[in-house]
Parts: sequence; C-alpha cells; structure tokens
Amino acid sequence: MARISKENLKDALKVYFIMGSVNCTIHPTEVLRQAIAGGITMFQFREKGKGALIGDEKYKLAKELQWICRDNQIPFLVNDDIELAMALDADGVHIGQEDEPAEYVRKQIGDKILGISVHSYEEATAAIQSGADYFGIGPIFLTETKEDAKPVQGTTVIQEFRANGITMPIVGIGGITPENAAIVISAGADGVSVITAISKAASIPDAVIELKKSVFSVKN
Ligand SMILES: Cc1ncc(COP(=O)(O)OP(=O)(O)O)c(N)n1
Ligand SMILES: Cc1ncsc1CCOP(=O)(O)O
Ligand SMILES: [Mg+2]
Repeated sequence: MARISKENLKDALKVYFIMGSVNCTIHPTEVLRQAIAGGITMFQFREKGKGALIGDEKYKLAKELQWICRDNQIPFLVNDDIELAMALDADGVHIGQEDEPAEYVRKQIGDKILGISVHSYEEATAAIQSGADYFGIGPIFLTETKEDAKPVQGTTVIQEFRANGITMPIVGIGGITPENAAIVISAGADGVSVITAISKAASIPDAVIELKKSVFSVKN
C-alpha cells in the first residue's frame, strides 16, 4: 500500500486498533478478523509485555496479521520494531520518546507512515521537525495495559495543541472505550487508538461498532 495522504490518514486514524498476542484471550488472527468485521480503520502490531513473542514466532504472527490487513485494505503499522517493519514492508511504524530517535527512524523508513507519541508542546515541535505523520497522545484515561505509562493526562494536551494551531493528525490513547471516545474527539483528536476495549470485548465487532458511533457522533 502506498503511503496514504494526510487527508486519508485522518480518516484511517478514526478507530485505530492496537494489539499483540498478550492482549488477546482468543487467537490474535481471530481477534483482528472480528475487529475488521466491526470496522476498524487502522491496525498496529504491538507485541510487547510479559509473555510477548520474540524472534520467528513474532515474525510469523506479524506476517499473518499483515496479510489479514492487506486482504481488507487496512493500513498495518508496527510498534517500536523498525527492523520488523522493514522486513515486512509494513505501511508504517509507531515510536515513543524512549524508542529509537525519530530522525533516524524517518531515514530508515523512507515515506512509510511515522507515528510518534508526544506529551508536551516541546516534544510535538521536535516530532514535527523529525517528520512525524501523526501524534499518539496519552494516556488520556486510566490504562492497565501499559505498565510504564505516564500519569493520566486527560484531554488537556490535545486541546492545547489545537489552540496553538497544531494541525497534525492526532489520536488519543489509554483507557478509551465506547463510553468515553467522544470526549477525546471533542477535544480535537482525529481518532482513538484502543487495545483492551476491543481485544477483550465480549463482542469484538459490537465494541468496534460502538466506538465508531461514539467517534462519529462528534462533528469537529
Ligand atoms: C497510536 C499510539 N500512540 C501511542 C503509543 C505508545 O507508544 P510508546 O510511548 O512508545 O509506548 P509503547 O506502545 O511502545 O509501549 C502507541 N503505541 N500507539
Ligand atoms: C500503548 C499505550 N500508550 C499509552 S496508554 C497505552 C495502552 C493503551 O491500552 P488500552 O486501550 O488497553 O488502555
Ligand atoms: Mg514505543
């Protein structure tokens, strides 16, 4: 898939599902299929945390998930692992402030999508200069998924960025559910990125449908 335009990227970020094997109670390929059936708009492979796959097993799962995304025209991004993203020819990568330097990553990945986690205006301006295509901002709400997550920051940072004229596509992350997703969009985000509220939902397709309703209920 060619790099998508900024306009298409904002659409692709609407309901951005992130997952790895440790987030799933059924096989990750089945979780992804059901999430796609519900209508997710982008996917990030984040194989991280206690019991995460490594080496060949990680590569094999990534490949399987990428094929499902390709079959369904869903952009497939890789979290942290630039080498894996390049080996798979993924559509993009997501990195945070503790990962490889953004400028170096941008050089490695060429015109693939580059998502960067930012928590302040200073980080945002640096990320823009390094060639970010979108920002991930959070944790917006309480999350149990990321052990080393920063303190909950609510939606203030998103609102401040928009008030200061930052037009970069933004997704909120952390503790986002169908019940609170509209708050994130109202603050100025283009979309929501979600792990648990999709991967561990009683009905995965229904969870995605409800998330979409919440996201599209706000007209920015
Ligand atoms: C869309 C999106 N936003 C933020 C993150 C978090 O990235 P990072 O801060 O590098 O933390 P890890 O996910 O690597 O633990 C993300 N992955 N995706
Ligand atoms: C990766 C990440 N970065 C900030 S919070 C978070 C975890 C989000 O997971 P969940 O949607 O289960 O709260
Ligand atoms: Mg990271």
